[in-house]
Amino acid sequence: MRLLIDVGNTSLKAVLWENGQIQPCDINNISWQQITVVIYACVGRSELLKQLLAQAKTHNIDCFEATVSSELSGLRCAYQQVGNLGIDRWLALISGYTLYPNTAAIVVDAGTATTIDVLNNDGQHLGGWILPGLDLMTSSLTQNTQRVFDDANTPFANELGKNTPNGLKNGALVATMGAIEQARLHLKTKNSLLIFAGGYGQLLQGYFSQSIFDPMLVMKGLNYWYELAKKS
Ligand SMILES: Nc1ncnc2c1ncn2[C@@H]1O[C@H](COP(=O)(O)OP(=O)(O)O)[C@@H](O)[C@H]1O
Ligand SMILES: CC(C)(COP(=O)(O)O)[C@@H](O)C(=O)NCCC(=O)O
Ligand SMILES: [K+]
Repeated sequence: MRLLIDVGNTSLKAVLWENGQIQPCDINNISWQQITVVIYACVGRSELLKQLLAQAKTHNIDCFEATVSSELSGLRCAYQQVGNLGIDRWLALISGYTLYPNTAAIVVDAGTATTIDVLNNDGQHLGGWILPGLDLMTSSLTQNTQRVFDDANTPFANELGKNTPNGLKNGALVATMGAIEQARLHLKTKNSLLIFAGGYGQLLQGYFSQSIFDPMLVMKGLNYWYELAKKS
């Protein structure tokens, strides 16, 4: 059984991978005897991760940190400094490329930040954008202005705002939607796939037809990375 760990800037997520199936994992109660390998990725704070890796070490379990490379099994990274691309972005791209081969895709990971990455049908990552996530967009405004206020009950909606919380929340949503539309312009193919992941992935997916939400996209990418990196 594999333990997969993804550390983002908001939270650490862990799942178990057994016989091609993802199972939930309680990090406070891990059956270390059953774990054969730990595969992890980290773009956030690593204290909790360090504790888990130390526990794995006491059980003599191999731990592998996923890394970005310029090429993996035909998938090519747009960054020249590949080490600067967030590993979560690379893992989401690996998943998109592996799950939907020969398909042009826009991969959106909407968490603390919203990342938008463009992949052509030939496996070339064309690049992408980093935006503040929806919560960061709204909190940066409420924290840096006198009169802009939020309301926890106000939903994000694709509508004009007629009060302050609606203007604030809906502004963050449409800014993000507009960036996704812009990303599509970078693909020649009309039939590109739009794949969403992350805490706000499902909300955003609801605004785009012919799109997919896969909450396990980065986790699946960890597993694919391990299998592909082992081969190469
Ligand atoms: N149903 C949800 N579950 C988890 N996070 C959510 C949910 N809906 C919105 N969010 C927001 O998504 C962000 C966390 O997403 P996540 O992809 O876990 O982030 P990260 O990878 O940066 O740790 C937070 O801003 C959180 O408020
Ligand atoms: C952009 C990110 C902060 C997104 O992280 P997340 O929202 O998943 O916590 C992360 O992918 C990162 O730190 N990237 C490094 C810079 C880059 O990708 O160019
Ligand atoms: K993200």
